[in-house]
Amino acid sequence: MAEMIQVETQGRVGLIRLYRPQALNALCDQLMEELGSQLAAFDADPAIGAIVLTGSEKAFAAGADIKEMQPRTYPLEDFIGKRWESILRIRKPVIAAVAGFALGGGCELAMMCDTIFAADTAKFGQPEINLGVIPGAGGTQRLTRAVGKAKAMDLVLTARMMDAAEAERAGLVSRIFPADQLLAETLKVAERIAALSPVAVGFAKDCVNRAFETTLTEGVRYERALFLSLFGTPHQREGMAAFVEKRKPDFSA
Ligand SMILES: CCCCCCC/C=C/C(=O)SCCNC(=O)CCNC(=O)[C@H](O)C(C)(C)COP(=O)(O)OP(=O)(O)OC[C@H]1O[C@@H](n2cnc3c(N)ncnc32)[C@H](O)[C@@H]1OP(=O)(O)O
Repeated sequence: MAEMIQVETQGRVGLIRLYRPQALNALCDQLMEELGSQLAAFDADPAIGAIVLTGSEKAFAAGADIKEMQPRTYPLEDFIGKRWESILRIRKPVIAAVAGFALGGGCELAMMCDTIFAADTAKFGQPEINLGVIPGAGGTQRLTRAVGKAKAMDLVLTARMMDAAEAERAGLVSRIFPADQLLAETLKVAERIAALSPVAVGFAKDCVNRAFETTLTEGVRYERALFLSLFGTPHQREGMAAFVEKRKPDFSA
């Protein structure tokens, strides 16, 4: 039974709430283990089409657990690794719904999701430099790709926080909602995605992610191959027939 996450489903959407209120959802080993297991369970469940990851009003997550890391010494074999990367293996879309602090590993976790929706209260930052370390779960790489070198350097070197409006302007955040509407609005979007063709949704996610890993020529070639292969699926036939027949498509079969 998970203790540090809360899990619900709403229709075809799986909702995971980080739940460690006394530590602002600091990402300790147990929490990351529970999160990884639940993400894998939703990914394997055909009744789920999209996943929402959220925290509390005050914090999405205030980073990796500093108290747990403090006594560790190099080379940290059991620490670096699999637990933090489990979210990257999820094939279904994962939307981060961020309110309050998303700092350090919390910001990195949000950036590992497929898109970030933010409450107007959200604050993003990579303050690890204040602790005598640097981001260690992709922060220097994903933040730089999202907001560009100048702002990433500014955030990583000064440890300053960026509010939701700045994060949206910079391209880190896709949509901003008033805090009391964040979860409901995010769930609505997730439900819309979850009603689409799971094959097409999975391919779309895979192709967008490919843009970060390959050249333009290779990425376009990959997209073309997946696009063409969708013409071998019933969902392409259903989607296009529904358009021509002026009805809603049904991708449930
Ligand atoms: C292969 C990958 C390997 C993984 C690499 C991961 C690398 C990631 C590194 C990090 O994330 S380092 C941590 C970065 N985050 C921070 O530095 C933020 C730390 N927190 C704060 O600065 C403040 O808590 C706050 C967010 C500005 C909020 O301040 P506020 O005054 O409102 O609350 P507090 O009283 O400080 O906090 C309440 C409670 O929560 C505990 N806590 C907060 N953050 C953490 C944390 N990151 N780790 C552990 N505990 C945390 C804090 O200690 C308080 O608890 P008590 O001490 O009162 O029991």
